[in-house]
Amino acid sequence: MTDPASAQTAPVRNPSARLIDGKAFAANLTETIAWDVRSFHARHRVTPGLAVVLVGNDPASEVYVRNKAVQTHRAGMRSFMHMLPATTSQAELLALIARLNVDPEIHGILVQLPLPEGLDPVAVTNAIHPDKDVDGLGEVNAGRLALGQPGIVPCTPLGCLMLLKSELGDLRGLHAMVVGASNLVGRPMAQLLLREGCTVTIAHIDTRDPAALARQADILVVATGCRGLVRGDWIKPGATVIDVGITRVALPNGKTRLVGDVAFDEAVTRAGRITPVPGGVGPMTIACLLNNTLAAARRIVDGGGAAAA
Ligand SMILES: Nc1nc(=O)c2c([nH]1)NC[C@@H]1CN(c3ccc(C(=O)N[C@@H](CCC(=O)O)C(=O)O)cc3)C=[N+]21
Repeated sequence: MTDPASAQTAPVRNPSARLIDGKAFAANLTETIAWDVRSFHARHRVTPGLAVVLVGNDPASEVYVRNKAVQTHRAGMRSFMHMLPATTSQAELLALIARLNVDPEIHGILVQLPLPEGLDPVAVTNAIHPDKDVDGLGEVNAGRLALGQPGIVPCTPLGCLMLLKSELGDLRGLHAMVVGASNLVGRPMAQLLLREGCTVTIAHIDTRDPAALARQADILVVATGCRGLVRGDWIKPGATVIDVGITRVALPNGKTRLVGDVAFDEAVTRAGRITPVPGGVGPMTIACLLNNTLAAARRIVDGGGAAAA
């Protein structure tokens, strides 16, 4: 590879994009939150509490849920785990949420998605009291976001926005493209970017020539669950790329590796900045969950919010 002839004929490669270190950003944010949790406790004698409900035993979900518990404790909050069997009925799940809604030790409730077959995620998400809906996925908080009103913002889009603002500062007037229109990430992400003054394009399964649209975007946020979907030639040179996708793939040696929705090796030669997978958006999701739980506790305790409603 050090053959001078091949070095001469090799194409001039774009220098590598700057890596956006979500892991470090999330660790800093968690430390700030831990500090705020201590002063909140000193003032009110209340420790923010997060209830995480996991139905069934999807191994990937179990990893995330355990990760959330560890980070919750790191931030000085209490974590209440509810691991229910896959056979749990809708009525049983709703009864648990009803109890958590009125439990004064609980300030945030998260029901891990997807739910097993037979449970209605819309009914379950909407059963969470809006003041405790730290995932921001219920219709009240989603509606507030769509109307530009204050409310609880979904953790992953919030984490992406924090990274974008810390990298780029003011986003006003930038062209942002969101690839994927899920209720969990794509739609709320587009709403947040609109609120920041971006011109927003949303690409989805029926979009014609998404690559040509993407090439016009200063910001590309990709959340499709389709690994490697976004190729290098989708990316406008110098653009900022946020890769939300996380897929675990098996390697020939029997081990596994996490990969994103962006073909990283290609994208890194075109993008100005890019998030890695792992170590990009994933840790930000958890840090934002803690952020939302502290904010919910503040609102419930300070604002005489609806803990007892
Ligand atoms: N109601 C609900 N809210 C969610 O926020 C939610 C959900 N359901 N269901 C599942 C997905 C997935 N999710 C992740 C969170 C953190 C990492 C994370 O920390 N990832 C690390 C790597 C973790 C590893 O090594 O496995 C990283 O990207 O660096 C990943 C995935 C939240 N989700």
